[in-house]
Amino acid sequence: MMNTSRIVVALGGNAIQSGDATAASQQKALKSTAKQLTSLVEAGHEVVLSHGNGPQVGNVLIQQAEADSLATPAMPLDTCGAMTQGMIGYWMQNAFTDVFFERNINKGVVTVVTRVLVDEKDPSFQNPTKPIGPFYTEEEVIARQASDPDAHYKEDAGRGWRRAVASPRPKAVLEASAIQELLSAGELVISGGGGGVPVILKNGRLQGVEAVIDKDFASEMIAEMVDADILMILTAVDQVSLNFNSPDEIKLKEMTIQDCEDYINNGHFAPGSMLPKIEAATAFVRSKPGRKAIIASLHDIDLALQGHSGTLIYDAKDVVTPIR
Ligand SMILES: Nc1ncnc2c1ncn2[C@@H]1O[C@H](COP(=O)(O)OP(=O)(O)O)[C@@H](O)[C@H]1O
Ligand SMILES: NC(=O)OP(=O)(O)O
Repeated sequence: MMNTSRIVVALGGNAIQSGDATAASQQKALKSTAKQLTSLVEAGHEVVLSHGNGPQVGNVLIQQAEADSLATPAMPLDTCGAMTQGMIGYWMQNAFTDVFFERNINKGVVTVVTRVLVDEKDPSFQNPTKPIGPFYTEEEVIARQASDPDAHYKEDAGRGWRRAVASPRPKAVLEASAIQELLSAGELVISGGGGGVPVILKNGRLQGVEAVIDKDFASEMIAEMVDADILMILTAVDQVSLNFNSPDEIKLKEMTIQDCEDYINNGHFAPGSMLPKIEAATAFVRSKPGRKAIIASLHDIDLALQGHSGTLIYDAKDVVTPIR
């Protein structure tokens, strides 16, 4: 009998936008991803989708600020996050619907606008770490800060400077039961986009907050919630590296969660980019015996599943079996 798995696949926002920021380019990347992921569906695996929104939500925020007027007021960051869930989810729905049609697969695709509860006392509100939007030079950052002194910026994994916003840890996925119902009904579900829209509970009411949750942590929470076997985090690099971006860079085919701890302590993974992926992957693997995580390129899903690309993360105590 075929060995099938429930796989939560988290698509990186930067990876989706690795061509350029136009709708056409991002939709093209998603179409290619949809083709590869549909092969998983055809092989009998159950796929559950989430995605990032770092570059996209930063761009929407800039567009809001530039058009801000009494008639067209700028929308706050939580609302921009919801906009990107709709935008990217819609692109993904189109991409999968097209591929399903081409391959004669009768399966619905649905995006759930997902709210995620966070703690208003989360320390990240005092220390913004989540990079969003475009990359800038140091000179551009100085110029931008002169006109907007409240905005924070940080260097992002050797790629340039970006706006940084608060990124509280997810506490609960508020649409959990709807997501479960849709999965049970056989839908391909896209949820937790952009890490979910961050909301706090204030005087008994939910209220959106100015932050961007890391989709790696939200996806991990969703993966546990749906009792997934595998958490697959797709990004722009084909493997996780030690000594990233240096002459003695070592690409890792696999690592145990026990290795991960050492590598984290030795500063191998950049905060705000690779570190949250590793933390999410190790948390997922640790949460139940037999669970695995894969960090791989958005463009090489098939190769990653065959073990020819990507980095497999597993518990040294488990016997690791190939996915297919
Ligand atoms: N140790 C590392 N190994 C591989 N990539 C790393 C490492 N540290 C930082 N990175 C960077 O992290 C990026 C992935 O993070 P990010 O761009 O935030 O992902 P996403 O695709 O989810 O938006 C990679 O493209 C790479 O530039
Ligand atoms: N929200 C989020 O984590 O987005 P990225 O995957 O684009 O960083």
